[in-house]
Amino acid sequence: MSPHPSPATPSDEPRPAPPSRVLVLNSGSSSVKYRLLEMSDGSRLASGLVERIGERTSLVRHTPSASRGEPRERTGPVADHEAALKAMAEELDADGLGLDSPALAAIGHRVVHGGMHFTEPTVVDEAVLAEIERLIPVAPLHNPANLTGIRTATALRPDLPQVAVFDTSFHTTMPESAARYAIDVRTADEHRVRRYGFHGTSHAYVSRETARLLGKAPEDVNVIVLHLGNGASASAVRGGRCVDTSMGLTPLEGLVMGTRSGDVDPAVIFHLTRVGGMSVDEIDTLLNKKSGLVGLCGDNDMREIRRRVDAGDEEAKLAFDIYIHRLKKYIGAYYAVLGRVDAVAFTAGVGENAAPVREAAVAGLAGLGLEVDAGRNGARGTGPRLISPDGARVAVAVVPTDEEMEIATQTYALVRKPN
Ligand SMILES: Nc1ncnc2c1ncn2[C@@H]1O[C@H](COP(=O)(O)OP(=O)(O)O)[C@@H](O)[C@H]1O
Ligand SMILES: CC(=O)OP(=O)(O)O
Ligand SMILES: [Mg+2]
Repeated sequence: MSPHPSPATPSDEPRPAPPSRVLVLNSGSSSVKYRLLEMSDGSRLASGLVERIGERTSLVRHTPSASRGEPRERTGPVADHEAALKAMAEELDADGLGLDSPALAAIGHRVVHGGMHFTEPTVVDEAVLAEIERLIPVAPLHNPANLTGIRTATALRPDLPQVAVFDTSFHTTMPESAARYAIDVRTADEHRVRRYGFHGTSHAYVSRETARLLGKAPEDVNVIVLHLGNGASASAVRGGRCVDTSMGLTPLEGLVMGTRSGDVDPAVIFHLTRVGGMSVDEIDTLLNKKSGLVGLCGDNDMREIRRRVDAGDEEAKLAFDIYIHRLKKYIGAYYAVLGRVDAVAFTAGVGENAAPVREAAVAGLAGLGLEVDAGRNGARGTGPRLISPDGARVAVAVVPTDEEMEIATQTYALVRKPN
């Protein structure tokens, strides 16, 4: 029951339109974000979010396009990711956008860890599923949820291509000098221990959008992208290709994050084992879930931290200062890696919304050509925008990320490619 027009269709009969919709699933450890897009014009037909999966107070928020009605919200238990996708399917059905629609061309999935293997978006088959599964130990919070998303979507529409778009793909261009750790080569190779990098879909999209904002081709600009969400990472992008990024074997390395420590001396782990009597699993939980901003001050939401800083809270102030100090070090490091920097782009929840973070991150870097105009930085805005003063040597910009749109674009391009 291929919806494609058959070559035998007489030319005077109206041809059914080829399928041109893509559903994108971004399955996180405790949430699923989804978006249904019409790719002929890039319009959003519906989007939504299932949060706090596995808790008693799960939340389903569904937002149809304006012409289809008002956003809807309901709370109640959503036991697991499979149930979350069923809830999504019901919401789409209620809007007449059911998954059984012949207009659907493919389902695109964010997959966090693709190792070295996947440099491009890939149509999922058994071998691809096995590789994503093999990588669970290096992405235990993310890959299991991504797998459930793919399996559940396949069960709902077994005839459709399911496309995996990997967070790691954009970083596979990193040179070995940046990707390798300085540890025994044989051990590293045996266990595939190297730096992979994550949030690649966002770094790719934002670096391209930054070039567009500057009115230049991506090949002609060098950009430092700062993706500051709950997870956070920086990347150095030379002429559209990633040459370094702050996350490593897993999404734990690099910047200070909401609940993750980012860089620590690896000997911290030996010390906590030998002297602190902690198990490896306890230290894993400590560094991934009880560190970063939440470990430093009890809050991981930058809005709350800024509120506390403004009220004179010393603990929140120190957490903020540690966050900024690390960020500034990476800006300096990637400036040196790139040699010439055309733009620094802030993105994701914190990067797009927290003006004090942007101001503090570039404070004192005028010698490198980096400055922020206070009025522009503080002004509200939605699209990509410059926050550096006119005539600045390096553009500083806020460039909203759109991982779902990028995944949809890559998915649609792949399924439309003649094979
Ligand atoms: N107005 C705001 N001011 C400061 N920080 C914000 C604001 N809005 C969102 N954030 C921050 O963004 C974070 C979420 O970012 P997001 O990119 O959505 O993360 P993720 O995709 O990792 O869940 C929140 O934890 C919060 O710290
Ligand atoms: C890879 C990663 O850290 O993703 P997120 O920010 O969605 O947790
Ligand atoms: Mg994110």
